[in-house]
Formats: sequence, structure tokens, C-alpha cells
Amino acid sequence: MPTSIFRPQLFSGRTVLISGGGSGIGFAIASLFGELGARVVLTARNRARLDQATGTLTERGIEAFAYDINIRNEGEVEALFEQLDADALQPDVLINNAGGQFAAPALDISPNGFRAVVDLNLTGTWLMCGAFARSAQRREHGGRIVNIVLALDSGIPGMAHAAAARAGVVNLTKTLAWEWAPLGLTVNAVAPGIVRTDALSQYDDAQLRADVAALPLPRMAEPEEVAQAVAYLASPAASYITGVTLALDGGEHLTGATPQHAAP
Ligand SMILES: CCC/C=C/C(=O)SCCNC(=O)CCNC(=O)[C@H](O)C(C)(C)COP(=O)([O-])OP(=O)([O-])OC[C@H]1O[C@@H](n2cnc3c(N)ncnc32)[C@H](O)[C@@H]1OP(=O)([O-])[O-]
Ligand SMILES: NC(=O)C1=CN([C@@H]2O[C@H](COP(=O)(O)OP(=O)(O)OC[C@H]3O[C@@H](n4cnc5c(N)ncnc54)[C@H](OP(=O)(O)O)[C@@H]3O)[C@@H](O)[C@H]2O)C=CC1
Repeated sequence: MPTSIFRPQLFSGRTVLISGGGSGIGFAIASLFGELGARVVLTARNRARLDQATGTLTERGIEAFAYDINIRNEGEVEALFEQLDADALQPDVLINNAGGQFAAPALDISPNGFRAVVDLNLTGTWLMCGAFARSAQRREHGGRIVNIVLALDSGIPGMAHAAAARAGVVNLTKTLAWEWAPLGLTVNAVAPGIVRTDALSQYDDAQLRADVAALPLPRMAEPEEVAQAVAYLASPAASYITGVTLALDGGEHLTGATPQHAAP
């Protein structure tokens, strides 16, 4: 685990909402914000996994809450923010981390498969951003949004749906940064390459190892490294940064040779 550069209690008094916060990168983000004094609110679909995550965080002395919702469902997203109001847990920071896709050649992606991935990664992120910004506007309270995308500078062969959806999020990030600056919101993104989480079991291991070996920094990222980048973008140190997508990819964007993604 990388050494934390942040001062203790940096996010004391702040509430941080993390989609997909019960596993992998989202859980690492929740852990770091919690260790830095924030109250953390986790959302995802799997209630049991959320409960396990909040249990672990609570044992570490972190104030943690969980709400099971599907971010693809507009009604569930609206209901979440109403519930957060009712529970006095209005977020200061939103981390749109929930997402994913399946690896398949473009010609094997059905219209419904394409739609499912766009619904999750682009529309789901959009719905969460909108509900968060309306909440901030009502309360005349600024805030931070950080969107987790994928390294995509040279396209993402084997994941055309995710490539399209995440490119949408990158431009949404820039556009919302303009439109919502007057609301006191900054909107940024982090684009990880390959991060060591259980979710990688969905991909071909030999291919992943070959992809990593070809990087200028030939290793996977750790989830905690993504969490530190997110914490920086949500911190006062980044108050003049908006609309950027930070590549956290071991230099993948320099190679011009895009990793191939395949199912196991
Ligand atoms: C490598 C490093 C980079 C990235 C790493 C990470 O992101 S790690 C993080 C990774 N974490 C995650 O990825 C977690 C989140 N990911 C997910 O939940 C799913 O990937 C999801 C977004 C598709 C779920 O959507 P959903 O519940 O709505 O799914 P559904 O079952 O209802 O199917 C909808 C349509 O998709 C079709 N289809 C599905 N699978 C395949 C396939 N393998 N092949 C072809 N097609 C497939 C399915 O047939 C159907 O189309 P049809 O038959 O009706 O025409
Ligand atoms: N690991 C990697 O190499 C990389 C990952 N990423 C991205 O980082 C993010 C986290 O990935 P990682 O931690 O590895 O994988 P996970 O599969 O553990 O994370 C995905 C999270 O999103 C949640 N989620 C999925 N669908 C929905 C939905 N419809 N509504 C609400 N929550 C949902 C899942 O919970 P649940 O199933 O309970 O809903 C899960 O907690 C993803 O967006 C991923 O694409 C980006 C680059 C590389």
C-alpha cells in the first residue's frame, strides 16, 4: 500500500458518496476517505456485500452508511438523494466509481449488450451527477465530483461499448466542469489502466500479464493508488482543477500500443 501523503482528518466534517463502494477500487476509496475523517456513504446493488464493507469500515472507526440502488434506474437514484436528505447525509463529494463491462469483440456485442454497458457507465454516471448537482444547488453548497473511467487514449479493443461510454464520461466531465463551476462544483475524472482487484478474474490472465509487461511502469496499479488520486482531486489542494481526466495508467497513454482485452 502506498504511503498516504494526506494530513489526518483532512476530510473531517465531509460526507463522501461512493458508487460501487462495497468492492475493489470503490472500497479502497471509501477506506481512504474514512481514514481521513470523512463520513462515507456506499451504494451498489448487492446489499450483503455493502453490509460487509460498512461493517469492516465501522470496525476501523469510520462512520459508514450503505444504500442499495441500481444507478441505471433514474427513480432509484432520485430516491437515494431524497433518503440522504432525510438521513442528513447530503454528500459534499460524489465519486462515480460504479461501472464495468464484459470483454467481447465488437461484432459479438448485441444492441442490448451495448445498451447495458452505456446505461451503466454513461447514463448511470449522468444520473448520479445530476442528482448530486441539484442537491448542491438547493443547499447553495459547492462540492466535488470525481468520475472513474478507463484508460482510453488509443481506443479499447475488445470493449467497444465501454470505450464509447467512458469517452462520453470524459467529455461529460469537461462539459459539466464548465456548466457547474458557478454552482461551486469541480468535476474531474481518473482514468486507471489495469488495477489489481477481484474483478480482473473476468479477463484473460495471460493477456493481462502481457498488457502489463508492455507498460513503461510494468505492473498493475493498486486500488489504493487510485484512491489517493481521487482524494487529491477532492482535496483543497485541487481547488483550481476542473474538467481534467488524470491518467493513472503506468504510462499506457504513451505507448500508442493499446492493450487488448479478452474474456478468459
Ligand atoms: C481489463 C482492465 C480494464 C478494465 C477493468 C474493469 O473494468 S474491472 C470492473 C469490472 N466490473 C464489472 O464489469 C462489473 C459490472 N459489470 C456488469 O454488471 C456487466 O458487465 C453488465 C454491464 C453487462 C451488466 O449488465 P446487465 O446486468 O444488464 O447484463 P445482462 O446479463 O442482463 O446482459 C445484458 C446484455 O449484455 C449481454 N452480455 C452480457 N455479458 C456478455 C458477454 N460476456 N458477452 C457477450 N454479451 C454479453 C447479454 O447477452 C445481454 O444482451 P442480449 O443477450 O439481451 O442481447
Ligand atoms: N480493475 C481495473 O483494472 C479497472 C477498473 N476500472 C473501473 O473502476 C471501477 C471499479 O472497478 P473494480 O473495483 O475493479 O470492480 P468491481 O466490479 O468491484 O466494481 C464495480 C462496482 O460497481 C457496482 N455496480 C455495478 N453495476 C452497478 C449498478 N447498476 N448500480 C450500482 N452499482 C453498480 C458493483 O457493485 P454491485 O455489483 O453490488 O452493484 C461494484 O461495487 C469500475 O467502474 C471499473 O470499470 C477502470 C479501470 C481499470
